[in-house]
Amino acid sequence: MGFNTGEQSTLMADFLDQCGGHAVVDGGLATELERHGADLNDPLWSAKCLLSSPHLIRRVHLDYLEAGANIIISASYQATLQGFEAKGLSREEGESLLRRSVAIACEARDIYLDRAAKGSLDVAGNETILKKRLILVAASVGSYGAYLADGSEYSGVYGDAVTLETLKDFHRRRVQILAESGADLIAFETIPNKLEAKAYAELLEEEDIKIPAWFSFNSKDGINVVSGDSVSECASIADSCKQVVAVGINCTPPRYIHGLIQSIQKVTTKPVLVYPNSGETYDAYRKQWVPTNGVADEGFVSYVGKWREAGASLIGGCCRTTPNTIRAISKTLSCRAD
Ligand code: MET
Ligand SMILES: [Zn+2]
Repeated sequence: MGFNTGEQSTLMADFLDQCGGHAVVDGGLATELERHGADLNDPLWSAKCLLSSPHLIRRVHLDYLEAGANIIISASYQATLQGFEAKGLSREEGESLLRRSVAIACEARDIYLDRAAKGSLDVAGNETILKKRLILVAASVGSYGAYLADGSEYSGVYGDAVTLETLKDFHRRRVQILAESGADLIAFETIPNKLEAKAYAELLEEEDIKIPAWFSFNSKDGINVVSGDSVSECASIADSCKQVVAVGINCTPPRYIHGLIQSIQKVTTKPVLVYPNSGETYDAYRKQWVPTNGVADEGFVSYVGKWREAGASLIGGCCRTTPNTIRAISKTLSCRAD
């Protein structure tokens, strides 16, 4: 489904209406690729698979669609022209890999819809899950800190040398390419600070980006984003950008989400988006997830009704969530009382 330009502000609302009020976002992509054996210990993280195993990326997208996702997020989170160049790839090769990340997600959507049209069953023989459904492809943009791959993605501390202009220049070409890649929207994910949110908002306006975007922030205390900037200030930046069609939180432990939804709603009427991680913590130094207060799928899913009641309308999962998590979210959201 394509979005008309010029009416971006209502488009997510229209999509949500057509989905029955709530939409399911997919789950962790990189961590799911790892669960399937990919070695992502690399500055490109999941984008490494764009080079080494695109078929695996497509398979994970398909798994999420079969689990009930309405929105799948491309493997471009840590795909940057600068990162590809550091690997010895040319500018053209880098640009084509960025486009490829979205093309893979679109292929998965086509395959899924084709299968659904033919009425085939999923592995469990379950006909109701594999039904025709509205599906959007979101092109992921990870932060400058994600590109640095030095942990600053989780601290939001870039130092004084990094200015608004540095960030805009860093992201500009990638955003332009992804905006013309066939994606329905851009997912600015795991935003660690106010400065980067501002850079994205200015880029969207200055470059006259023709597809809408969502802004999703990262918090580790339920009050502020990871840099210490207030969630309300960050969400206000998203609120005042006309191309932004949803505002929310991702890759944050489930236990903080409820309060964060409330803080965001105080400053915006745009749809609220949440896709928390499993609750485990990423140790950037050891490059490992450590099980601090992690919740199993059942634990995660017990929150979903509360997030919906608090006003979240797009719900999914981030790192270490799986197609099982998404299947359970999808069930919970489709069993609502109204
Ligand atoms: N969409 C990205 C992924 O699931 C978000 C990563 S958050 C560190 O891989
Ligand atoms: Zn994550």
